[in-house]
Amino acid sequence: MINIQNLTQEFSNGKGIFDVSFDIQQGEVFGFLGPNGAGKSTTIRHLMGYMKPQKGKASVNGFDAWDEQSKARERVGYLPGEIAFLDDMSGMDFLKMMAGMQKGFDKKKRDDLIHLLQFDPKTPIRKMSKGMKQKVGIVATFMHDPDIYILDEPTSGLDPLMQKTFIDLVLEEKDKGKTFLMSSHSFAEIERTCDRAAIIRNGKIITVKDIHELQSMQRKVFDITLQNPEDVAAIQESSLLVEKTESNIIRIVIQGSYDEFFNELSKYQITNMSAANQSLEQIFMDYYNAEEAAK
Ligand SMILES: Nc1ncnc2c1ncn2[C@@H]1O[C@H](COP(=O)(O)OP(=O)(O)OP(=O)(O)O)[C@@H](O)[C@H]1O
Repeated sequence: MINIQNLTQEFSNGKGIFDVSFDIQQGEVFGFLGPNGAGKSTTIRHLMGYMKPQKGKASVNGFDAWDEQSKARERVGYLPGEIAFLDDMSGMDFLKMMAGMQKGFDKKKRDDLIHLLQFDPKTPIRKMSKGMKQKVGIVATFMHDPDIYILDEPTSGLDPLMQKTFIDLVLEEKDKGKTFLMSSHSFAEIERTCDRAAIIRNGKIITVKDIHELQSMQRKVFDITLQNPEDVAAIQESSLLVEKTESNIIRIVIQGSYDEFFNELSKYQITNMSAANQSLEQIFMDYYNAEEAAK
């Protein structure tokens, strides 16, 4: 459904995207992960036919994104990273304007989405918060029942409850066989929805992986507070990976099996324990460093 081959766009400042390639099959939810400035939006803009590739090509539904722009875009719901609204309009005015340009617009679907996302569409856009504007954009993207969704950071500005509502909406559309490309810098969001994900950094694809493989790369970090400070030294002697210690607190990092973790810790009195997921940025760095070391 979506095909990108050796796509390259170097800006005059040397930034851009370089030899980006990946394919997305029908019915697949594909995550596009990377830190700020990695090249996600630039890649997506090529898919929407807003930029002519310097090298390589992008196609959607079998049509070249640049040469056959209108055909390529026909069955696509696109949510840009930043939507250009006309501030004098209300949310509903904007949705009506968009509906006028969409094939397959469904009024009932629009109203159901407004109800789901819980906002007042009569509010003037200039009075809307970032999250509320994002909701208007989501309705505009989903209300014409597209086959392919191309979403640039769809949950930015949404509160956690609304992020969950959005994830459920994606899963519902996925069940109908829809195809998604979704950029994000949130691993949690990608994890809940995606089958596969590409990781991009400095304009280059680092890896394209099945989501379960990506999950196994994510390390868990535990801060354990021990009743007896002298137990810290004993744990350091074990085979657990200790990242740091501070008086009676010890930081243990786990990747994969928990057996040794529970075995060892059952020997001590623990007064507090907190767990944190490794951030996406750290996963990139680990992956990137491992690749570099292997060279
Ligand atoms: N028109 C342009 N001229 C020069 N540099 C640009 C242009 N557009 C993007 N860039 C640069 O290219 C790089 C990739 O930008 P891009 O917007 O694609 O990143 P992104 O992954 O979408 O990031 P974000 O999460 O911040 O939206 C950045 O360093 C950006 O500053």
